This record gives sequence, C-alpha cells and structure tokens, in this order.
Amino acid sequence: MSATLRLRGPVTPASGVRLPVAVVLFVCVLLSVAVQGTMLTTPLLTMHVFDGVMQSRNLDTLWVLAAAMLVALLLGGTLQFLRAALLAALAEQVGRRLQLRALAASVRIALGGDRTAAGRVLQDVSALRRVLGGSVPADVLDLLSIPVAFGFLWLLHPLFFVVALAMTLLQGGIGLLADGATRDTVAAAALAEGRSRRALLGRLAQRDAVLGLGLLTIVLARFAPAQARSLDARFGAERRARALAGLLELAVFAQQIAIVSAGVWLLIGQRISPGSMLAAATMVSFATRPVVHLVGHWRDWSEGIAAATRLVAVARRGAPPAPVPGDPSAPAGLHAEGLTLRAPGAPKPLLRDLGFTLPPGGALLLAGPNGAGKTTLIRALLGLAEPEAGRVLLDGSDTLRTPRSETGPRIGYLPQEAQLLDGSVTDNVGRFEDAGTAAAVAAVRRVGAHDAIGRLPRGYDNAAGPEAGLSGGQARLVALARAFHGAPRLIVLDEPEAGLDGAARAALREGVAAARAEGAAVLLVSHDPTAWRGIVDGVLRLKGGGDWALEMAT
Ligand SMILES: Nc1ncnc2c1ncn2[C@@H]1O[C@H](COP(=O)(O)OP(=O)(O)OP(=O)(O)O)[C@@H](O)[C@H]1O
Repeated sequence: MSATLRLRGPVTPASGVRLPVAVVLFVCVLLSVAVQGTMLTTPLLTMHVFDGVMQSRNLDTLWVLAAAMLVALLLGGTLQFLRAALLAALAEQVGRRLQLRALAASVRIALGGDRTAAGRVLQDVSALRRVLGGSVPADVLDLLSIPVAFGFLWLLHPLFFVVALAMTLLQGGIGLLADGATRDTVAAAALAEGRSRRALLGRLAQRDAVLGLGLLTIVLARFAPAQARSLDARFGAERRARALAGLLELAVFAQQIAIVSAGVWLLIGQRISPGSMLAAATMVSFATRPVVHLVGHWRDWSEGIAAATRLVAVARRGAPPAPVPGDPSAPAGLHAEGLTLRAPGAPKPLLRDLGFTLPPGGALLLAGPNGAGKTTLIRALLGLAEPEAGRVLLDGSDTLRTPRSETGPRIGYLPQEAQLLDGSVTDNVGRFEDAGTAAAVAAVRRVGAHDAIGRLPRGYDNAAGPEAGLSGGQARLVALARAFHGAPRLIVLDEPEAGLDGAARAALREGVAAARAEGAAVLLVSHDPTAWRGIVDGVLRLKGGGDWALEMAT
C-alpha cells in the first residue's frame, strides 16, 4: 500500500499515485465503516448460534456460522491493516509538511523576539507526529461504530441501550476529569522544562566565561530549582493520571457487571433470549471500546491537541505580511518615511518620525551611543521588523511587505554576528547559489579578504558554518564578502570593522567606495565616523529618546 501511496512531500506521478489528504481521509472513513460492519457481525452470529443451533442441535448450521464468523474476522483484520497503512502514510506526510511550514514560521517569530515560542515549534511538531502516527486516529475513526452499536442494543432491548449509554458517559466523564486535572499542569511543566533547558544550553555556549570566571556552580544552582519545579509538576500530573487510569479500569468492570445483571434480569423475565444476552454483552464492549481507548490514551491526544493549537497560533503569527505592490512614484534607492520604532515592551519610542532617502551610489553612516537603536533601525529598514509607524521602500518596493524572494537578492547585509550557515566559504559567500566560485572570489577580493581565505587549510572549500572553527575575524570576513556578493542594490553593514585588523579595515573602505561607484546604496553603522570621512556622504545620528539628525557632508 505504501508503495503506491507515496504521500511524502511533493510526489511525482512516476513514483506513485498522488492522493490529496482529503481523499485519503475519506478512504479511511470508508474503511472504518467496513471494519466496524465486519466486527458487528460477530455478536449477531453469536446470537444465531445460541438461539438457533442450541435449539435445532444442527451441527451443519454451527459450522456454517463459524465459517461466516471467521471470514468476517479475516476481512475485518485485512481492512484494519489497510487503514493502519493509510493512516501511517497520512501521518508521515502531514508531519513532513508541517515541519517545514512550522520551521519557516518559527524563524519569523524568532525575528520578532519570541525565542521561546520559536524553539518549541519542533517539539510540538514531533508531539503531533507521534499522536498522528499512534493509535489515536484509529480510535477516533472507531467512534463511528458507536451509533450502529447503540442502535443494535436498542433493538435487542432498550435496557441494554440505557446501560451502555450510562457506561459510555461514565468513561467519557473520567476522561474529561483526567484531562482537566492534568492538562494545564503538564503543559506548564513542559514549557518550564523547555525554557530552563534552553537557558542552560545558552550558558553552555558561553563556556569560556562560565568556566573561566568560575560561574559554573552559580549557573547550575540557578538551573536546578526551575528544573525541580517543572519535574515536580510533571510527576504530580502523572500521579493523578495513574489514579484516574485505575478508576477507568473499575468502570470497565462495572460495565461488565451491569450488562450481565441487566441481561440476567431480562432473561428471568423472559423478555430476551440467551443469545440476545450474549450479543448485548459483546455489543456493549464494541460501543464503549473506542471511548475506553481514547480515555486510556487521553494524554497523547490532549498533548497532540495542545501542540496543534500552538502550531496553528505560530503559523498565524509567523505568516509573512500581506504583499503590497511597488510604489512607482517613490525615489530610487532606499527611502524611509515617517518611521517610528519601539523596542518590545518599551514605554517610549526609540526613534520618532524618521525620514531620509539614500539614492543609488549614496552612502550614509549610522551613528549614535550604545542602545540608541541603530541595530533596531537597520532591522526595520531591511523589513525584518515591523515599525510602529511608517514604511521603508527599496527602489519603490516595501521592504517589509514584498516577498523576501524578491528583496533578498537585492540586499547585502552584514549583521553584528557573522551568522554563517553550514557549508563552505564559497557556499556562504555565494548564498548557496550556483553562481560559481568566480563570483564568490570577486566578492572576497572586494573586501580584501582573498589572502585571509587563502590561508585557510582548504581555502574557498573550507567549512565556514558555526561548527567550522573559523576565528571571529575570519567568520566576519566571510560574512562581509557575502554582503557584497552579486552586486546588491543596498548594502547594510552593522559595525563592519569589528574584529578586523588594520589592513582588512582599509580594504573594507576601498570595497565600500567601489560598490558605491557601481551604484549600490550603502548604509553602515560605525562608532568611528572620522575613519569614514570622505567615503560616506553624511551621518544619520541617533541621539536617544526618539531624536535623530541627518548631517550631510558639505
Ligand atoms: N528584542 C528586544 N527586546 C527588548 N528590548 C530590545 C530588543 N531589541 C532591542 N531592544 C532594546 O532597544 C534598544 C536599542 O537596541 P539596539 O540594539 O538597536 O541599539 P544599538 O544602537 O544597536 O546599540 P549598540 O551600539 O550597543 O549595538 C536597547 O535599549 C535594547 O535593549
């Protein structure tokens, strides 16, 4: 079945039948109805054996009925196997699709500053995949058998119907109780656990400071209480869950006793036949079994629902802003108007009503004291953060509301941290495009880093990702070259001189001048404006408290 139903990712017609999720779900529902149909024949045949064969003493009828039961069971088993295969393929496909979408959304949410929600996304995707791939979907589909089983019970005798209904409600009630008693605690414990684990991992990344300054004991002492609290909450929830699981077992026993007692009472009053009583006992367990299963696995589905709810919220929050068409009346280059920015949770804006135009070939230096909002402004200019008011246009395209696939290639950006990805120097400089080594070498040369790259053990083929072991300065040179790659229309450099030696700084200034000459608009943050005199056209100075000034060189 899975060979023809290749539901993983985008399926090519040659590799198997392409089935939409809705169709697979519909087939699963049909299969479930068929499975339930075959299962429900068992009590009916049992009734016939008891009432017919016992009276007629005809063994031939017994063999026929036994063979019919066997066929029904085999058919039911086969259909159940097919349904399980379909559900597994469905879970796999949904999981894969979800993972990529959720990851994209979580990156956007992390950009907005909520790293906790972003970090939890992959955990939630695995929780949901576990639930979808487990027994819960089949149990939910088995709920379809409940109305049919109840209908049969009513026909056998309304008392059986009443007993079954009471038992189903009791077991469902236990499930709701278990969920209500533990869901919030388990969710809060998981959240606290994830948060403290991430905080600890963050400290591990600062290993030199932690060990060198003898801070390890303090770090662990801070981690321990939060971890203990979340474990206490989790263990408490599990204790309650175990107690309720015991209650559920009692309810199942009570159901058997109740149905047998009702059957015997009806039998004594000669209101039903012995076969009906046996059929009712089997039918009641059919009616209540899906509920008992779901209640038994309440934690799986309750965690799955919580994970799905969070993922939907993440997808909504992480959706890219609705695209807007370009503004043909806007000036060429970078144009900001009415820009007001506020740091998350801050009472006052960092910047108020900022407006300027940086034409192609122009260069501005962004200056201001620490914390004045230079990086925040850069992120708003690049469309990475939404301003409180105003808009930013690059050659008429709104940088926030134009698809990144259009604006990304027109922008060169050096963030404060190099942020290199797994791959070689060439891959990182060339943004993993197939532009070839020549374009990467040209960008590296432009920032004067060719010799430095040549000194790496494998030169341009050297690994450059976060685990590659490049020095801070080497990583920064690679990131700097990436910002100049492919003749971007706008080059934004956040403190580009940080970590560079004197020769590299001089080469950088030459690179900026050359990029300007080729028509790029350049904006760079520096705490040393004098070093850039003659290379930039002016200084955009952030003064703190929302004030700013544009000082053009005369
Ligand atoms: N995600 C955030 N959450 C809360 N506050 C933030 C966040 N990002 C920035 N801020 C605040 O906004 C202010 C400006 O920060 P920003 O990094 O833009 O300053 P900067 O001018 O680049 O500083 P520096 O020169 O030190 O790099 C700071 O007070 C900072 O604490």
